[in-house]
Parts: sequence; structure tokens; C-alpha cells
Amino acid sequence: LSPSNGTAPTPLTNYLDTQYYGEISIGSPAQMFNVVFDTGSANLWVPSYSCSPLYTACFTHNRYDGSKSRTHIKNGTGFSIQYASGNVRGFLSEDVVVVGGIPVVQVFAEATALPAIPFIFAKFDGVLGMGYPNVAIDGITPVFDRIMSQHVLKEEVFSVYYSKDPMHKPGGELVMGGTDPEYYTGTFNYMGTSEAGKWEVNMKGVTVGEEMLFCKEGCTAVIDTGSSYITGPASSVSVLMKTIGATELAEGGYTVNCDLVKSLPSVTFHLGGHDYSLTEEDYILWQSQFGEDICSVTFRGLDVPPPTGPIWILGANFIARYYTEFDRRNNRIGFATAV
Ligand SMILES: CCN(C(=O)c1cnc(C)nc1NCc1ccco1)[C@H]1CCCNC1
Repeated sequence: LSPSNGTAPTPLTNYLDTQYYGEISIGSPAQMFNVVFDTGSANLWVPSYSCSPLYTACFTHNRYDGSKSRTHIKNGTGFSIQYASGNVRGFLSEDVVVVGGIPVVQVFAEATALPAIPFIFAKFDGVLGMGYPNVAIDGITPVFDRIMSQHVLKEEVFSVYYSKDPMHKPGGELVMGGTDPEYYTGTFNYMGTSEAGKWEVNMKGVTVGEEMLFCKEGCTAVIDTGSSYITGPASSVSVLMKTIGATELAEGGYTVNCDLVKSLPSVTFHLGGHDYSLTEEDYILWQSQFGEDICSVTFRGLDVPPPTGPIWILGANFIARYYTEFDRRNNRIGFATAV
């Protein structure tokens, strides 16, 4: 634990404002892994040493080798987690996992089948789910729950800062046990999670410029630290894109003419009685490819089938603007303006 006050910080790396990840260790002696701290899931998985050579994504990442760890406990139960583009499959193992300097004996998954899409593009090795236990696959107690039950944290909360410019050191920070005033200004506005057991809230509408265009009867917003973008129902996002004059690319992304960026409207999310606006600076990603500027829009259409959907997912570009506190004690989420 950091000597100070029952909080445990983990610095995060920012890769192109689209991937944020931090280091954990598994096993004795420590095997290091870069993981996304993902509020959209609740399991820990890393690539396995016994991953089949068929899966290139395993061999471009760090892999866990249980035979090299004296604290490894064999389990072997099958595991599969569903992603939009494919399943990560493997088997369960148990070992000492150290997060922010706090050790826990943790059941996690060794991935032996890792789909190239999207994980060949991942700078991180695996995913550490920060979701509630009831969304955990195989009923496995999540890492943060094991840490809470050690009673070493000052508060049963964790907070996330994502930096905006890659030059900013660090690229982000996860704090378990509290918040880091270094990275936000003003006070937190809180809202209850919509159904106990998910990091999601009721959203009252989405306004573009001055006009409320979407989610007028209310809808669900998932606060997902593991997603790069903001997603909304495909029909809504396509109207939003037309409104800002964006054109759709092949793989579902959108771009705008860089000259028009400064005149783009703000997009405002009405959450918990407060308005959270994103300006074009927050939702346009300026990338220069082959010497020319590409202005991509960090909104994506994604239709999540009922009963979960239709939902909006507020990801990294939202969190980069609004420092977020996830409060397990009070089942609420707090936002403050990020610095
Ligand atoms: C981690 C799996 N996720 C991604 O969206 C995702 C996929 N593939 C790549 C290469 N990166 C991803 N996220 C990068 C990132 C890091 C922090 C912010 O965004 C999502 C799946 C749904 C639950 N929530 C997480």
C-alpha cells in the first residue's frame, strides 16, 4: 500500500488516447502483465503459455506460465468470455496477483484462444474486470472484491483518470481506495447505478448543440473504462454523424473534414441531474496518417440487443474529460471535471 492513506495508485499508459492500461504481476516470482482495468467486465484473463501457436495474438503478448510460479494453484475449469468480434477461451488457474502493491490470491483465466481481431491491435496483454461480482463469469470473485475484503482500503471505491495528450505523464491513473485531487477540479456529482450490480446509470437524454435529439424518454448509459469510444444505438449515431457532417468509413468509423472541426457542436449527456458536455476537442481524434490529417470521430454505432440494450456506452474519451469515481460502498458513480 502507498504509505499515505489506504489508497493504492496504479499509473496507466496512454496509447493514442484509445487504449489505457496498467501493470500487474501474477505468480512468484512475479510475471508482469499490462491489463486494461475494465468496468465493463468482471473477470481477469491474460494470455497463457499453453496458448496454441494458431493464435498470433498470444505470441505478441506476455503469457502466464504456471509451471514457473511456486504459488500457482491448478484449477483447469473451462472459461469463455464473449466480445463483439469473438470469444476469448481458456481455462482457470489460481495464483497471487498484485495490483497497486496489494497482493490477492485470485482465480483468473489463462487464455489459450485469443481472436486476432481485436487483440492483435492490443497494446495490453489482458483484461482485469472491475465490474460487480454478479457479472463475473463462472461466479469468480473479482479482484477488487478480494481487495475490499482485506479491509486495507480507506474507502470501498476506485477512481480513474485518463490523460488526453500522450505527452502527459502518466497516461492515466487508477486509484483504489479513493480519488486523486491531482487530476480533477471542483466537486463530484454523484448518481446511483441503475441496477445494483452494473456500472451503468439512467440517462435522461442526449443533446447535440442546443437540441435534444436522442434518448428523449430516458435510456441506460454504461460507464465503461475498457472501451475506447462512445457508442450509441446505430440509428441514433448515424443521425448524429449526419448532423455533424461526418462520413462513414468501411469498418464502422467516421471522419470529418479537419477544416470543419472547430465549428462542430458540443454533444451533451444528461446524467443524474447534471449535463456532461463533450466539445469537438473531446470527441475528435486528430491523427496524421501518411502526412495528412485524419479527423476521426470517437463515436461508434453499436446495437446491444434487449434486455441489456438499447444502451449508450461512455468510454475513454468521456472519462478523459470527466474524472470518474466508482463507489461500491454506495453503489454510485461520481464525475468531476478532469484536469
Ligand atoms: C478490453 C475489451 N474492450 C474493448 O473495447 C477493446 C477491445 N479491443 C481492443 C484492442 N481495445 C479495447 N479497449 C481499449 C481500451 C482500454 C481502455 C479503454 O479502451 C471492451 C469490451 C466490452 C467490455 N469493456 C471492454
